[in-house]
Amino acid sequence: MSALLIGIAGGTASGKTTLAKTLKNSFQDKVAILKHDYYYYDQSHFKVADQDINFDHPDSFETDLLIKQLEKLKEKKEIARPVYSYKTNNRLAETKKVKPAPIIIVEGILIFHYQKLKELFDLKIYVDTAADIRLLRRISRDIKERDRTFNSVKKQYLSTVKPMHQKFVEPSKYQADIIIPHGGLNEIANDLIIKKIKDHLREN
Ligand SMILES: Nc1ncnc2c1ncn2[C@@H]1O[C@H](COP(=O)(O)OP(=O)(O)O)[C@@H](O)[C@H]1O
Ligand SMILES: O=c1ccn([C@@H]2O[C@H](COP(=O)(O)O)[C@@H](O)[C@H]2O)c(=O)[nH]1
Repeated sequence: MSALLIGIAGGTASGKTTLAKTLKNSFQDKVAILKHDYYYYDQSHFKVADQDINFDHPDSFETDLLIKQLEKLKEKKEIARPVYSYKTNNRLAETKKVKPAPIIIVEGILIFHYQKLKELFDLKIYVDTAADIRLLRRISRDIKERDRTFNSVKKQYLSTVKPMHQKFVEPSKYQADIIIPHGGLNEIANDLIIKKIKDHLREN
């Protein structure tokens, strides 16, 4: 069976992970998930103080490594993916094994920006959620899960997250096959994607 590669893009806190988890819950071991975020360069790669790193620029990710590992998974070979810490902005020494699966999901804010990566996807989904909703979600998530303060989220949002979204993320929406409104819990959209996956599993 050839793997179906699904890309899920969208702005920060749009609901990409939520959608990926819904698909994982529906298909369990048949789904492998890779986040582009796992491939952030270690902070030692950047020549600026860590509070000035632009985490929303396409050059902040080691995308070539992601492409190489996706190609391996397509060849049904296991990979050892990087592990990244949002709390310390570091790539950890450990790696995690990912087994090949019939459905491979890649999610990330910028995955449709890179031509070579984009061409690997059989289905490109963009989760479209209004900026104010995303910002509110990001504030609570980053404080709860990523050890941030309100002021640090506000500063980062205005200096890099918002301008990079407008420059790179939003334009990549038009590369998608499907644009899903209202975040990651849009049941009708989720059901359509689930049907597409079932068809692939039945036909391959
Ligand atoms: N449709 C939704 N309604 C309410 N909250 C949501 C919805 N989708 C996602 N969230 C919440 O918003 C936050 C960000 O969602 P997440 O799926 O992690 O976004 P992303 O992966 O795009 O950054 C999480 O706390 C999640 O629980
Ligand atoms: O060290 C880091 C790495 C990333 N970020 C921010 O994360 C988001 C992307 O993750 P989502 O789950 O899609 O929100 C991106 O906007 C980066 O700004 C970070 O703050 N620190």
